Amino acid sequence: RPKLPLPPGPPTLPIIGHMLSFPTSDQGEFFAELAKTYGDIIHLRIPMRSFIVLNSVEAAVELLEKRSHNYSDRPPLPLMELMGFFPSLVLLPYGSRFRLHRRMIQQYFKRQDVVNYRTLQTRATRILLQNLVSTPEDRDSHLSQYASSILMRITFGYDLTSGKDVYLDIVKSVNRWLDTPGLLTGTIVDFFPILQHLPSWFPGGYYPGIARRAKPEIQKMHDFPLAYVQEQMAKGQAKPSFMAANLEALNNPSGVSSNTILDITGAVSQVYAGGAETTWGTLSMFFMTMVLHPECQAKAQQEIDTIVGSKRLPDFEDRESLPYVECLIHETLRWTNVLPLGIPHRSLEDDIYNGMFIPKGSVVFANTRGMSLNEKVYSDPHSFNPSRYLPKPVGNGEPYPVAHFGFGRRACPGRYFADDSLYITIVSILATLHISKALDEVGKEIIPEVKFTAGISKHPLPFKCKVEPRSEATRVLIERADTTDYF
Ligand code: HEM
Repeated sequence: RPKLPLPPGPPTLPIIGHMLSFPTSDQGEFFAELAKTYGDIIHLRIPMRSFIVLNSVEAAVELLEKRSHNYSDRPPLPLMELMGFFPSLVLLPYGSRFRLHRRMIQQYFKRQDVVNYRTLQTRATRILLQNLVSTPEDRDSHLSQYASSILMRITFGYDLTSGKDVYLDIVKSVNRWLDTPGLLTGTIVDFFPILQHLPSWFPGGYYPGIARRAKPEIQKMHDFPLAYVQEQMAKGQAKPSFMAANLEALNNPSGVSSNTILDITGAVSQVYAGGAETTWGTLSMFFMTMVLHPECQAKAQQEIDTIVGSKRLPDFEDRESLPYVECLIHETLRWTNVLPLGIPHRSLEDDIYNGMFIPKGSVVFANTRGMSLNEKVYSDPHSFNPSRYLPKPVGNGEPYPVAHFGFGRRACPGRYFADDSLYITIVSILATLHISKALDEVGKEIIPEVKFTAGISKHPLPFKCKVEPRSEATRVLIERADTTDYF
């Protein structure tokens, strides 16, 4: 090992190192605070493991993108595997199975091909608007149905027609388990895998107990799409989908397919697990920001009214003409990050960065939250201010945030698709609905508390708000919107 210093970090305790320093929630903000003292790259350690936290886009690009051959592995997370998430791209170590899964998923979500899903996204958005008008109090459920329905249709040709659905129930129950804090940043079981064999009542057996209880639900999440597609294929009624295409390739004796059924079911659940929760979590955040910042909502609506008018719903063609709406989407992503620490990478070899030594096997976090709060880049970073991105003198000329979808060879394969989903939903809601503070029993406005879940993805805890058509004309526009299935 060269005699170079490790990146700086807070003082450690003997033997256990920083083990007691890891908070179970708001880790991104915790590391962002440390960055003020120790700089853009921080080192922490627990027995047998080094953690590197990258708090600036420059450091993340340099290591995770430019040196991606060394930083595209994932640390083993035995607890997630114990729960039954296997084989899941997000957890796969860098190697041939990782490449196979990455290729399978990327083929369906390439930048140039995601335009093919726009009719599906537009239809789902219109159904969402109708649901929000008819039962606004079920907002979170409608948002979850929206994000899920598109991905279920693409991955296994399933039509999710209502919020009460057997598969949606399975997935919701899996998501409740995924809200367990610390699953991706590492739990005691990930640091000491031997603990996975402890019974749940034994001290240290809490996490293995959770994994054992979650496993049957996770198994159902994998099995249901396969059973559904096989049944539809047997009847000759299977709709085109990721799973149907991959099963056909598998069954075609003249074709070349290195997939197994296990790979296909794993990839289908992965797209679903990676895409639905993150998308609806971001949309839920959008509602919260609109309740808290009516002035931003009004400004975006004014822009849409000028460009789109009130006789039609906005579409993808309008995007370039709506700079303030664009800024508002970026600010929603920056203001509270749905994956504040991304997903950890792992280094394969020893490395040197700016004269500091990064040991082989280090767990590397791109601290998206820290990058969003970096005062060198964003003025008054805790405030929600879409205009910050507009050129000076109207705005501050600050750069769009870029960290939300990760970096390098592990960057989110669904990012172009997610970006389209967020745009069409947010612009359509702004064009037609008014979001405001709900009133309590004595008619006083309820200001929602800015509080979030602490699991793998971070989304607001349930909060009340008022959602209603902006006018009689937009109510009619929503009611008459074409929801024919053209996909
Ligand atoms: C707002 C929506 C979304 C956000 C913020 C988001 C964010 C992320 C982030 C930060 C990562 C980790 C990147 C890294 O390790 O450097 C990731 C990975 C991943 N995302 Fe997304 N994502 C979103 C939507 C989606 C969608 C719609 C899909 C599916 C189409 C998807 C599928 C995946 C998969 C499969 C991975 C694992 C990639 C790998 O390990 O190689 N995500 N996402």
